Amino acid sequence: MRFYFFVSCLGAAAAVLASAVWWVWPVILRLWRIPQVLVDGKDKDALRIGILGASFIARAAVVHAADKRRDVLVSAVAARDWTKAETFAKQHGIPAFHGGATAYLDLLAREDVDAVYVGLPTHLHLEWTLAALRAGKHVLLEKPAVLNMEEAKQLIGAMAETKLQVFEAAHHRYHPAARRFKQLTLKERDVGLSDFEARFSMLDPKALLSIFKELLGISKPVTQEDRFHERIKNLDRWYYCVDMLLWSTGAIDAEVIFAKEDRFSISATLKLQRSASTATATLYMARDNLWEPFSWSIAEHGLADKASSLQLHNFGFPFVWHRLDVASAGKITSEQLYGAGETTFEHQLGFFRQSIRNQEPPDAKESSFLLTIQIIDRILEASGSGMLKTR
Ligand SMILES: NC(=O)C1=CN([C@@H]2O[C@H](COP(=O)(O)OP(=O)(O)OC[C@H]3O[C@@H](n4cnc5c(N)ncnc54)[C@H](OP(=O)(O)O)[C@@H]3O)[C@@H](O)[C@H]2O)C=CC1
Ligand SMILES: O=C1OC[C@@H](O)[C@H](O)[C@H]1O
Repeated sequence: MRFYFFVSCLGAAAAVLASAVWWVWPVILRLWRIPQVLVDGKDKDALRIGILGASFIARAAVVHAADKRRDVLVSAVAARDWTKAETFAKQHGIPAFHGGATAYLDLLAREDVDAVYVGLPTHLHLEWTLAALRAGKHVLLEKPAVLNMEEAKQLIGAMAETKLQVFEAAHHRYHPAARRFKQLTLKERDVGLSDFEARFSMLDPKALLSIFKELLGISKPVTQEDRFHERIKNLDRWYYCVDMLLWSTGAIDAEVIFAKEDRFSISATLKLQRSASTATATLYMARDNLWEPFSWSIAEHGLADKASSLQLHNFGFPFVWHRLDVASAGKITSEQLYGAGETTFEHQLGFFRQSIRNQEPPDAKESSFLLTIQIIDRILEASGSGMLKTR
């Protein structure tokens, strides 16, 4: 009996190890190949970015990305805690820092900052982006830019008034693989009806913990404040499905056919309006799906020609692992577009700098966040939970 138990455990361990290697190995190989070449100087007219909040995402989206570009530099950082600001600045060779209660305002008053990165929690985006615009700074604003359409309108108004840019950090849009997907859906496949599917399922330890506590009967009642933050976390991921779908398909509007928001998941069915055609789309985001611990993909299926399809795997972080599969006439071809290994964040900084230098109009399609938030509002309203509002 013991022997069989031992063999079964060994077998289970081997299966877990084999599947871990199967999933992790391509990622390790890819990370290995990402050239970590940091530039050793900056252009004279490099864009000078100041960072509000010494956060994890500020490191990935701005500090590390700027380290690999000559045309962007980080000139200052601000954190609510003085020591945190100082440590962050020292760790990353940032020449100036501000800490304490007035830190963010002090940074906004600096003359050696052309633009600021607002990577604060989403419900604080509007307040600090308006403050940055008032201080004469362009803004690279973390996604989702705003909580709802009302906030979007306020930002658009302030952009028009100040003639400054608010560029949403929709980083997934700027990787060559995403742009290829968009090119294929727009140019080669705009032949009538098609069906899209966008998915982002990623297990979230916090969501799982809440579920286990509930099952064990040891959870505290969920307060309105808890629910607000849970919904913001849902929006953080749900945003990718809606934005990638609308941006890559060139949709100009969408009608909500079905929508459902649970505590840690959202799904919807849409009818997309494109300039010359319509399409159906299903979207799915989950933070609690044990059977789908990780998937991040967008696909198009031809309705007239059932054998034709297009699928981009891992559109969120394609610098680590992605694949674009094109199926046509019974043949599948795959592409991977790593370029020189640049991350989505590096590409994004390039586009941000370019849009400031070219003085593109504030409603430039490339960086527009209007349609996405309008459709998100509609979906949340249709689900019965209502759109997100600041408390
Ligand atoms: N592009 C991407 O891959 C990702 C994007 N995001 C987006 O980035 C934004 C930030 O999200 P996330 O990193 O989870 O946020 P965090 O909770 O980590 O907050 C980010 C920073 O905001 C500052 N902050 C200022 N006021 C507050 C406050 N009242 N409560 C908490 N923090 C505050 C803190 O900086 P300090 O204390 O130093 O001043 C903190 O480090 C969101 O819009 C999210 O959607 C998030 C993760 C990944
Ligand atoms: O933007 C994001 O992308 C990756 C996720 O892990 C994270 O929750 C989200 O903020």
